[in-house]
Amino acid sequence: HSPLQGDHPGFSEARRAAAALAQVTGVARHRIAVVLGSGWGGAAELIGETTHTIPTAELPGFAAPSVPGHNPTVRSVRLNGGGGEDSSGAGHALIFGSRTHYYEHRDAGTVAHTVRTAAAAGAEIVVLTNGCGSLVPEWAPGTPVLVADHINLTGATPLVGANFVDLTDLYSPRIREIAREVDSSLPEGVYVQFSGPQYETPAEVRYAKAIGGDLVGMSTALDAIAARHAGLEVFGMSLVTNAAAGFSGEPLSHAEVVEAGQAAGPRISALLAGIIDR
Ligand SMILES: Nc1nc2[nH]c(I)nc2c(=O)[nH]1
Repeated sequence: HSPLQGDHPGFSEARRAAAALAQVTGVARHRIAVVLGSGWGGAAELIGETTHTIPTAELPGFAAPSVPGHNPTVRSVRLNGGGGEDSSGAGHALIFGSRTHYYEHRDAGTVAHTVRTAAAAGAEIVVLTNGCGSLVPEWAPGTPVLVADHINLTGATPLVGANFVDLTDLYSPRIREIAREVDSSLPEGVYVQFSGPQYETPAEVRYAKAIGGDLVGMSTALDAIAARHAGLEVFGMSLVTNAAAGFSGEPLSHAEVVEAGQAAGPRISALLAGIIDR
């Protein structure tokens, strides 16, 4: 497995960040990377033993925290049962406690830095989790949904130049099958990424539904495109934290989003750990 070959914009920065991670953790290769989105914070403890916690702002290419007091970290975790006793890191994961959203800098390359760093650190799989709004009434807040495909409405892409990347089966059917073995009740759906930071209008939500969307959010699609381009197998899981605008009659509140995530925490963290153990 040759991590992140080539000279695409952002790749050398990612290799620098990965070298810094290997240096700090003493782990040559982290086999899996996990990006924890809204509501998924509690999963890391269940995935394995955290051996290092590094503020991402200390690594090359990661922006300084944009929200005062929010100090995102990346954790090096020795996977439960994952061999990896030797420093090769075959049994190690990188857990990114947050992601860069497109709406923070309006630059898709900056968004892609997380998954590119993971690829440069030797990861072969990236698990992208997020919080989102649901266009499916049966999927109440707290419902975890497997991402089957995405619609990228940002108008942006992390790719530059003639990189005609195929996105067929972008969200790994193999890992989705494993997820269903862990929890056969898991639904799956199409995730629509809006640029944000504003929520969708009810008309935009109806549009997202009309074009085949089941979930609306402000992340994941751009991360997944960069991950496929970097040669990673991609698995996406959404946590419904709210009914999309206009589907519930009440205005959206960020507080409600946070609270729904916390309520579902234990179940989705156990689910994520179960999938990663496989
Ligand atoms: N675009 C969009 N992003 C979200 N993130 C969360 I959590 N809920 C939503 C939502 O309803 N719409």
